[in-house]
Amino acid sequence: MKYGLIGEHLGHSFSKQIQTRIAEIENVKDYDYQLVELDKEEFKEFMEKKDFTGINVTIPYKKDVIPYLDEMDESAKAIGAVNTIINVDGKLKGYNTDFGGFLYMVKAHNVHMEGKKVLIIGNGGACAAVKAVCEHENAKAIVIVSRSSDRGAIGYDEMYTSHLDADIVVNTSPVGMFPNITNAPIDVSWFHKLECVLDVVYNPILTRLCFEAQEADIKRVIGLEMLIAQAKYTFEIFENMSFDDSIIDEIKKEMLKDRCNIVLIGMPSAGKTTIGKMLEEKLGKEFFDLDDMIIAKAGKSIPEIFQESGEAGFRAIETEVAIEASKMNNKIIATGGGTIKHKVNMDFLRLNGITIFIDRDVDKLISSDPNRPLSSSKLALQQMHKERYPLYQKYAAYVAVNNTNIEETVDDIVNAYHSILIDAVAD
Ligand SMILES: Nc1ncnc2c1ncn2[C@@H]1O[C@H](COP(=O)(O)OP(=O)(O)OP(=O)(O)O)[C@@H](O)[C@H]1O
Ligand SMILES: O=C(O)C1=C[C@@H](O)[C@@H](O)[C@H](O)C1
Ligand SMILES: [Mg+2]
Repeated sequence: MKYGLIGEHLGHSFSKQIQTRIAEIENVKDYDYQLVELDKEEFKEFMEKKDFTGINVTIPYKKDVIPYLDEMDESAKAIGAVNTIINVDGKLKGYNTDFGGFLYMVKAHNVHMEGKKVLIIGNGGACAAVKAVCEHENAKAIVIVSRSSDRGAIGYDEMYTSHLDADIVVNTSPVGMFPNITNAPIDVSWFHKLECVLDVVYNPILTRLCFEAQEADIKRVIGLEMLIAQAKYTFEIFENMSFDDSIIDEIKKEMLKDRCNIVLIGMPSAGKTTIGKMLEEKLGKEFFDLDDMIIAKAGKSIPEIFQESGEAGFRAIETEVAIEASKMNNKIIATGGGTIKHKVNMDFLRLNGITIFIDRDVDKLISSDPNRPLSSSKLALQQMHKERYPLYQKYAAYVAVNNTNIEETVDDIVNAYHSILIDAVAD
């Protein structure tokens, strides 16, 4: 094997995709990067055999590789963990590009740590590199919080009693990571001086921690950038090359475009399904209707669900389905009429999704279609519009007015998606 990533479970890893894309952009031919899952026994054999030119190392082997190395660079030594190894004529040298990856993320977002109290959540491999960056950036105090208060970490109780004055929080724990996207390691509202939250978790795009920081107007930095930056620094070591850091932002935006969902909200008959299907073609994202997912899950029609379990029964299934949809990537998701009435649905759908309000005048929503009983009365529609309009506005990252040609509405959404909307997620 030439290059690759070793670790115990790699199903989640984007490293092959990122490494291959860097090779493409930098015009490096025949760049081969494999994902190699190893259990403890296989790991030992793999390291002894040394049948590779360069590897990345991930959980749980970043410390375990150290005894096999002939040499380590200074920052890897200081951190005590290695995520990159090169094999030169049978001699193995270890590096830690997570350090550079996290430093890049801190600098790119103007996070100033000097004189600040930084709280690091999680005490595993990623914590070591993050802590080294905080020291490098002259943080005034660095507090590590972990479920088990050992190896220099404090427990959550002590964090809540003594460290709610943290200026910066970095999550290096897996809390909030797919598939457990509804979890957050802390409640940001308890931290009265908090100015910035950084998360190294990159799936979902916005962890619940980052989402809640964003809602509270606290600067938040998403994890994808660190992964891409460390991959870039790894590539430079593997290929003995050096190129501009701007490739990190370029790949980040490409990956966000690929991974973000578009969540369509709006009144009944506003055009969500029609526009969603048109966007499916234009953006190459598969279309899903939450109502169809509800019907599939319940094995019944929506009127049947209402008849048998009432509105509460329906809303429970709707939220279950909204959480399932929130875990998906690269989809167009049309919501049902009442989905926006429950904040929980919208909060989860926005972890991987950009919300677009399809805004169509009430006059145009009137329908004689017998399948749309709520849309036949102008008065009923006006009442519903009045109630829901502030919610559509509140949850929308973008308002697409759909009063003229529907093709124009679709083009408007595509343009906004490629420019301002992805930029807003990336920042
Ligand atoms: N800009 C437009 N010009 C002309 N017709 C439109 C326009 N936008 C939507 N329509 C029409 O309005 C009707 C309702 O659209 P659609 O079914 O996509 O709405 P919806 O938002 O998905 O509704 P629901 O909430 O009931 O699922 C369709 O017949 C569609 O062709
Ligand atoms: O998930 C991944 O692909 C990786 C995660 C980090 O541990 C990195 O240090 C590693 O190089 C790759
Ligand atoms: Mg529809």
